[in-house]
Amino acid sequence: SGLAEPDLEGVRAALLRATELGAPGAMARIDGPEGVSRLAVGERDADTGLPMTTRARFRVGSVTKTFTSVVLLQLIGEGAAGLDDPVNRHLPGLLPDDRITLRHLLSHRSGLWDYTNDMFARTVPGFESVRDRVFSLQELVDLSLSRPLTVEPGSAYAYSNSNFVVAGMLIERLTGASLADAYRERIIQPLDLDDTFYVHPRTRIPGTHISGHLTPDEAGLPLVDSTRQTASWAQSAGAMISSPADLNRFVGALTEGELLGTEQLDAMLTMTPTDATNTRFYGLGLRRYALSCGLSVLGHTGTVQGFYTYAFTTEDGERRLTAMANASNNGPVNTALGGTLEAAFCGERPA
Ligand SMILES: C[C@@H](NC(=O)[C@@H](C)NC(=O)CCCC[C@H](NC(=O)C[NH3+])C(=O)[O-])C(=O)O
Repeated sequence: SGLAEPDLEGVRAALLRATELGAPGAMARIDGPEGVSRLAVGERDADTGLPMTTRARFRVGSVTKTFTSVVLLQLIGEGAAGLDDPVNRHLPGLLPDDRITLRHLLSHRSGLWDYTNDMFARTVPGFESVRDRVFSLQELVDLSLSRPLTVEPGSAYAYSNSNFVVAGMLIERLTGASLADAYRERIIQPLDLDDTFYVHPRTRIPGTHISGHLTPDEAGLPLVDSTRQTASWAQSAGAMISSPADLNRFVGALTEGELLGTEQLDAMLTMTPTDATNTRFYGLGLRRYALSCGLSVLGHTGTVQGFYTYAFTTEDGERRLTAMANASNNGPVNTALGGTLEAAFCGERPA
């Protein structure tokens, strides 16, 4: 393989940087031809001081979108729907525009307003107001539809959690089962993801887990323990619980064709640029980052109260990285954590 050895000191430096910038702890797990590397710095929980560990579960935020996209694409592969079907064909009257298709949802091109922009305009009050709330998917869609579309359907990339809430509604409609059943039967059980759970609306992270710490908007205020929440505001857009071992297994299996047929996988990998520098792309529930060493990696990022996650793989599934920091609403922490990708996939910077 053309892969350089992972720069483990570089990964550790990125994790340490994330803790210097405000995360109680950070960790990374790399699975590759050279075996497994596990790195953990700082604390799993700021109150108890328990050390960070990669052998624990946490909330993965929008990495959930890749799980949701896989399930919906499996259903499309089984003929239950078409990628270019209008959403309203399967959920009559749901959306104000019949032009919005399933493909628009999964590629963030529908124009549906992201209700979290209103919900979390004030970070801690917004979180505390929904921490124990249970929403129906319909209620979340109603919040989105209280505002106009942000773009003409299909015309441009506009990231919105609302897209994957509607995708979750489609999964429930097309399977007649719950999201939890669909994730379990179609991904979690087939891949033996023993640390991966969709417990919504229960608030506890099962077993050994990391505590999440929400950074207030006001400088100097103490971190808020955000571990316990229903994550009902996110559901099929961000409520999954998993671990580094399981996410590395998941992204690898995805790119190695274990979960989708070639037609659906090709559709998932059909990318459009999301930034002016042409280094970041979005396909269907999947991101692609073009790294400085010429390598591209596939996966998803996650941001949920208390947790930042990166879960990426090389395009052939040979090397996979999951990195997590247990503080959110802190951009520099997120950027520092992202530094694990270059170190893990590109290896040592040329001197
Ligand atoms: C971007 C990321 N998206 C996700 O993971 C989804 C599930 N999360 C969000 O939309 C952020 C919700 C607010 C987080 C809160 N921020 C605020 O409340 C800001 N006022 C926090 O940082 O914990 C992705 O796709 O990679």
